[in-house]
Amino acid sequence: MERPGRLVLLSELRVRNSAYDVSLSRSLLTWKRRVSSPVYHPFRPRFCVPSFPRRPDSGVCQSVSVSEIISVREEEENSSGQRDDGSWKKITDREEKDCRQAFTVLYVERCRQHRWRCAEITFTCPEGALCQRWVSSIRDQLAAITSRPKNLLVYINPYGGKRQGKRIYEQKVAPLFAQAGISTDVIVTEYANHARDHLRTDVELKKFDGVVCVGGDGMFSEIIHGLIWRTQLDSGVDLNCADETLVPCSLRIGIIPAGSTDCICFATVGTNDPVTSALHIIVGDSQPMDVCSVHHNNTFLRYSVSLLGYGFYGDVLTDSERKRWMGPARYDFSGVKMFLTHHYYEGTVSYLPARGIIGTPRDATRCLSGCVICHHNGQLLSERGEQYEMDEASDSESDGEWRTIRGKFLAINAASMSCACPRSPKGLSPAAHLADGTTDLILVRKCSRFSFLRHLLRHTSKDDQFDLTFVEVHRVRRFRFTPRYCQSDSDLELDLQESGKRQIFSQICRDHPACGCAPAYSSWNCDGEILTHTAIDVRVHCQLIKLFARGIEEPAVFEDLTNPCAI
Ligand SMILES: CCCCCCCCCCCCC/C=C/[C@@H](O)[C@H](COP(=O)(O)O)NC(=O)CCCCCCCCCCCCCCC
Ligand SMILES: Nc1ncnc2c1ncn2[C@@H]1O[C@H](COP(=O)(O)OP(=O)(O)O)[C@@H](O)[C@H]1O
Ligand SMILES: [Ca+2]
Repeated sequence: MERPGRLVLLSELRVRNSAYDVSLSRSLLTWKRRVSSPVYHPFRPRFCVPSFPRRPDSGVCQSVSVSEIISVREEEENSSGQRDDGSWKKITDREEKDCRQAFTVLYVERCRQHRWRCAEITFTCPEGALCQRWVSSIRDQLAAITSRPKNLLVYINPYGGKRQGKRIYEQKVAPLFAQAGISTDVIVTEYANHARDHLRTDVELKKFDGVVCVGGDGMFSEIIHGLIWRTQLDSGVDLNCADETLVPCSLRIGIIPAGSTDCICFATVGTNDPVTSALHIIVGDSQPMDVCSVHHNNTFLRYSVSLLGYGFYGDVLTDSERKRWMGPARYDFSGVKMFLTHHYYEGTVSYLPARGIIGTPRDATRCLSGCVICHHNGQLLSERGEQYEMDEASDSESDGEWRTIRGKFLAINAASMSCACPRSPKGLSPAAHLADGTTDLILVRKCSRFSFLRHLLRHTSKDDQFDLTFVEVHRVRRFRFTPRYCQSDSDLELDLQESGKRQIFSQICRDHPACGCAPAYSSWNCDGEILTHTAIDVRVHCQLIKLFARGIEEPAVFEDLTNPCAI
């Protein structure tokens, strides 16, 4: 619980028909119902005995952190002289002028499962002047919070998920932004990569305090590509060089979930709920996040923040793209299909284990709001900076720090964050961190369908999905993958061969369904987009971007702040 700090205002105000002691400090707005012995009531005859029964919450106080107040608005109280309870009071002219004033505070209220809601409470003041003082004091406090955005650039993908992006924004988010006094420039995208290209070249970013993305992980991916590219181009960084240190983006990104998986929203906020996301944007939260760059032969391919998956998740994505009309259910359909197909792929994975940092993929601790592991590792990496990167790369080449694994894999997954989502609330790598400068490399070797099902099922239960002989997991800063048939030829040629082979294989498999032959290549699923190359070089850039989020709050914090508290 936050300490109240220095008192700004303390008054006796009315909430519905009850008297409350209301106080405003630098950090808290608190209202406490008066324990009612005969009290002076400004709207009843002096020293009356209250007609309402003493409720059990008498003397109990509620408070809201100033940082979680959304806005305050003045109200015109019923000026006819009728009380809320229907009874009439005798009012003089002077009383009429003074008694009309009330103000409403809109604030964040925590609900179940990390959801936030906009709650409101109306305080009635005995005098208009006092009401004015309250409103302006609260507004001054809010204006002093510099982390809150005032101007936002909003991109809506009207075709993401169940095609509800526009409706979700207009009905649930825009009214909240308006109440919070945030001005917006809204762009409904007209084609894929519209938002990315607009951010990269067309827009004057200085006008905005943040970018909001209404859509799924694919839409978020467009936004980070636009922002990261723009930032690097403005700073003269060569995108094609895998060893370049990238410049962090200054604008924060907000995600209003309106896609199919929405794992980036789920893993950074704890729920896929547009109102909760809008409130995190309004209060000006900030959550740094790692980004992986993906290169092929010193050519930049893509960035990834959640899952880079070859084999199972690559095949699920490729298959599901043809079934977009099914909406989010396409992933389940293709998931079952690819599970039954049971393809494995041969190749070589080499990786640089993360050194000197704290945390392992098998930890019981989770990356939560204010994560100390992210803080510690982030500081370590930024202090060591480029030197660390250089030492790490050169050391490794001389002393063989790079480790190499050859084999047949059902799946090769790199999870830069937990990848928690409604399908798997603990995610692909439950102990992964949002901003620790590492990714968890998960290798699932060829095994029986039954064993693979056991592994998949563990994503939905408390059991450890890594505690299986055919699964291994490593926390890494960098890794490379080369498919077996790709060692010497250029990938361009191979891609051509590959598509030829695929056609031949699929023809053979169609003709001989029981032959057991498998395609040589899968594709990489990069945050829900298919990569054009299979041989890739991946490097983690610690805390390259920031989100309007705060990480998942601990249940204890959640409960503490929702419950009424004693002063
Ligand atoms: C048997 C149940 C097994 C459940 C296993 C669930 C594991 C789910 C892990 C999901 C990780 C998601 C990582 C995020 C990826 C997204 O970036 C990306 C794009 O998102 P967008 O559409 O919002 O733009 N999404 C995806 O790539 C979707 C991956 C979804 C995979 C679903 C797999 C379902 C597997 C079902 C197997 C069932 C076997 C049953 C046999 C009888
Ligand atoms: N106006 C548009 N028309 C078609 N595709 C678009 C449009 N805007 C964005 N896209 C693309 O749609 C794809 C899916 O978007 P996303 O919002 O992630 O939804 P989903 O979660 O359903 O995949 C992304 O690749 C994105 O680039
Ligand atoms: Ca990470």
